[in-house]
Amino acid sequence: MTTTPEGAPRTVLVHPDATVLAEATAARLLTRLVDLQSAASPVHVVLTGGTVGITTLAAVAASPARAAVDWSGVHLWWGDERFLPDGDPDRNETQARDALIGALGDALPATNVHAMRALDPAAGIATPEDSAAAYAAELAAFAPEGASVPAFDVLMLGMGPDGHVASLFPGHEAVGTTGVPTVGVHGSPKPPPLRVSLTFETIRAAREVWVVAAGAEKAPAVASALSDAPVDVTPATGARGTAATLWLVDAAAVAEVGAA
Ligand SMILES: O=C(O)[C@H](O)[C@@H](O)[C@H](O)[C@H](O)COP(=O)(O)O
Repeated sequence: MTTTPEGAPRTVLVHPDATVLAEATAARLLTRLVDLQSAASPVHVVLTGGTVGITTLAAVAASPARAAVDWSGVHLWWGDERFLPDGDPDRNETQARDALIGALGDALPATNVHAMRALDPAAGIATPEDSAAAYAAELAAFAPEGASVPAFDVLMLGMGPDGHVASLFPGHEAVGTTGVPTVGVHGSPKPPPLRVSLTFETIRAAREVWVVAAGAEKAPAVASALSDAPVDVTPATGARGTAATLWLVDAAAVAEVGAA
């Protein structure tokens, strides 16, 4: 596992606190969508679960500037999902629907929302691997010629205190999974234990990767990733976009950077 993954160098932007971080990330996302839509359509965005990720979506919903975006030209995807039944309140999809997608109403066509399949044995989705395979097919259907996944315009990732991003946890096999766009995850240390995740190959195909992290409990992992700790120790090290890698953080989360 390389300690210096290829991709765009990181830009670290520090915000005063988690509330400002979520508001500023929402503003940044809205502005980016407007800019992207002035040049091309559709635009593909990957959402993240987690506190900052969902608070950011709620801030997008609350912003009058959301009307500047043509949501019919925006496709929403997920970096990972908790493998639970449809509508479970712990699913990242459910939380994103509650925070933003519901508020967008008819402006965002239902066919633009690409959720990872929920646990549904009757429909053939009995394991995280089933859901991962279904998502791989969905990604392929929207991939440019010669690719297996879309080159996401913006891919957002929360980060756990252990340095995980998406559902790629330290020391877990999925961190090193290659050759497939998605992976089923068993034994996640963060509940629930069963999850589905994009692989690093898919994450690193994105044009822009934005890591969002707030709070003192994230400080050791932020310091570790920014000092290029091995990806299997601190997975967030591996989060890079092809055109830009942004670390959108609060002051508490960068408190230990450079301390080692
Ligand atoms: O499904 C999930 O749990 C995630 O997508 C996960 O990767 C999350 O983004 C981080 O754990 C950060 O979450 P917090 O911001 O809540 O710490």
